[in-house]
Amino acid sequence: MAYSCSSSSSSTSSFFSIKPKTPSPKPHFPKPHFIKASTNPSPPPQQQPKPISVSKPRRPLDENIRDEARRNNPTYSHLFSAKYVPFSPDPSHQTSDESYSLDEIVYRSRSGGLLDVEHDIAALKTYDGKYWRDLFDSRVGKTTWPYGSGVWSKKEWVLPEIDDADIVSAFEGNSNLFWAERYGKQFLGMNDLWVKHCGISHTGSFKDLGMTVLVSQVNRLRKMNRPVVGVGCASTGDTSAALSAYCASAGIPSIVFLPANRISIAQLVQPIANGAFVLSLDTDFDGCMHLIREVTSELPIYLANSLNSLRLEGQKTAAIEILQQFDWQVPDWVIVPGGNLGNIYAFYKGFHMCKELGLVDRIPRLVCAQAANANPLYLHYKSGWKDFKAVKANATFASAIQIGDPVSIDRAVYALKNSNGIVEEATEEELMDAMAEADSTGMFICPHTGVALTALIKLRKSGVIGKTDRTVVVSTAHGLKFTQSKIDYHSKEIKDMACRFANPPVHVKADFASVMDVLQRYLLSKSPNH
Ligand SMILES: Cc1ncc(COP(=O)(O)O)c(C=O)c1O
Ligand SMILES: N[C@@H](CCOP(=O)(O)O)C(=O)O
Repeated sequence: MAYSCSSSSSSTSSFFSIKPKTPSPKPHFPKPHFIKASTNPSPPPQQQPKPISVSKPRRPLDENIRDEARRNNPTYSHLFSAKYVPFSPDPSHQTSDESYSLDEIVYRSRSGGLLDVEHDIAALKTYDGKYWRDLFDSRVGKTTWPYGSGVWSKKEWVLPEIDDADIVSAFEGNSNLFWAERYGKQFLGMNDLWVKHCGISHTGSFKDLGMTVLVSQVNRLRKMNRPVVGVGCASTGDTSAALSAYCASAGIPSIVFLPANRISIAQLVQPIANGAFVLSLDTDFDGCMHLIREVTSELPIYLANSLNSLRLEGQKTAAIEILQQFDWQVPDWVIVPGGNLGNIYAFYKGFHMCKELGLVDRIPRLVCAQAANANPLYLHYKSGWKDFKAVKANATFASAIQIGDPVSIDRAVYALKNSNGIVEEATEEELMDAMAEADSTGMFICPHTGVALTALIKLRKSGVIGKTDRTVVVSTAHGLKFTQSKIDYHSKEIKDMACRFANPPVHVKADFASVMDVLQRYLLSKSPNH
């Protein structure tokens, strides 16, 4: 197998070669478990939520945290439920009563369309917005199983019926949302720019948020003796890394289809190290996706790509988390890089649920950013949403979004139309320059985040995004997964790219005079009067 970098330049010759509704809940609705069950097993229903941080006796030595959760947490699975329904771009015109239990193995509706996970919103509405805000807030930063996870802290909204014992989690989520002070001020004249760093996660990308949900459900299905021998995906690198890690953690075989020579080495080594069965295929991601869909319809392999709507239930928690991190204030804009286009819908769904259930009163405007080399959504948007056409995706430094025929196109269009959304694109030079400039302010972002920043730069220039607009850029993966692209850039070894912000190391003779000379010139160039 040839392990090569994703980018157009693979040179290594450079210097680097080296709560309930007021006044009280319906009597048959017990308080969810965040009331400290161990010290107060059956709290009166009208009691206000208590944080779970009340000190508790340490669990017996022969008990693990799953056992402890089973002993302490009453089961509320009978209160809330979810099912698969056909995804409809116009829910008001949904006439079919087609639906499936989440315990069925089904990825497509009878008509071949997408599915969506539909929650029993009436049951969730029995509790008001304040109740949910307080509940979610009470779970942050704990190790109580499974709520220490940013995803499972919202379990009632994600997979309400799963037994805590079946959950496979690495306490993913709760990723930092940081103020990009210097970048915002220096490059965009903005004072309220934020980066949601979904790449600071177990396997280094936002895919963990969806994969914990999918693999947990597979774990449950296998315990129910459903025919699932393994779990498979096509991947541009991040889905496969997350799948293989969560499967390995649960002892479930994983199979990954990768486009040969199109993903970074750091991404490739993840499924290899986690013991996945890795197929390197001489095709692009769209080719791999086509194959995995065929294969999973023939073999007892469960499909882990975002075509499977379970994934999006986990991914939507990043949106809920953003609101939570802003103390339930709504940002004006959220910018998300898009490839297979599941994530933009997941963000929409998370924001929309928060509004529908009264946690907030509006949703942000969404921007989906694509690489110009793989821009089917952008072209569709520019055509006024007429006749979607898949494209042949060309090589891009944002290799994880080199996708020409996105499976979630309908979901993405729905999300954008319903959030007064915008689609932007970034050329290779724009995305690499944006990445370099962001890095120069202390970030270390992935090229996909460079795509999102480019969209922001363009929308600031055109005045669409105002200088005081509270804006969140979603950083989808850790920059350490994409070091080769940074090496190529800072080596100025990318054909037809000026690499304007390259910062190559200076080779200096190892003697005092030479080092002093170089340092004096550097300090002079940095002095305030220079
Ligand atoms: C790092 C990274 N960013 C962005 C995306 C785009 O997400 P989506 O495919 O859900 O549009 C992906 C995967 O496609 C990714 O791996
Ligand atoms: N970037 C993705 C592409 C597949 O997306 P998915 O969300 O449908 O699994 C990857 O990392 O593989």
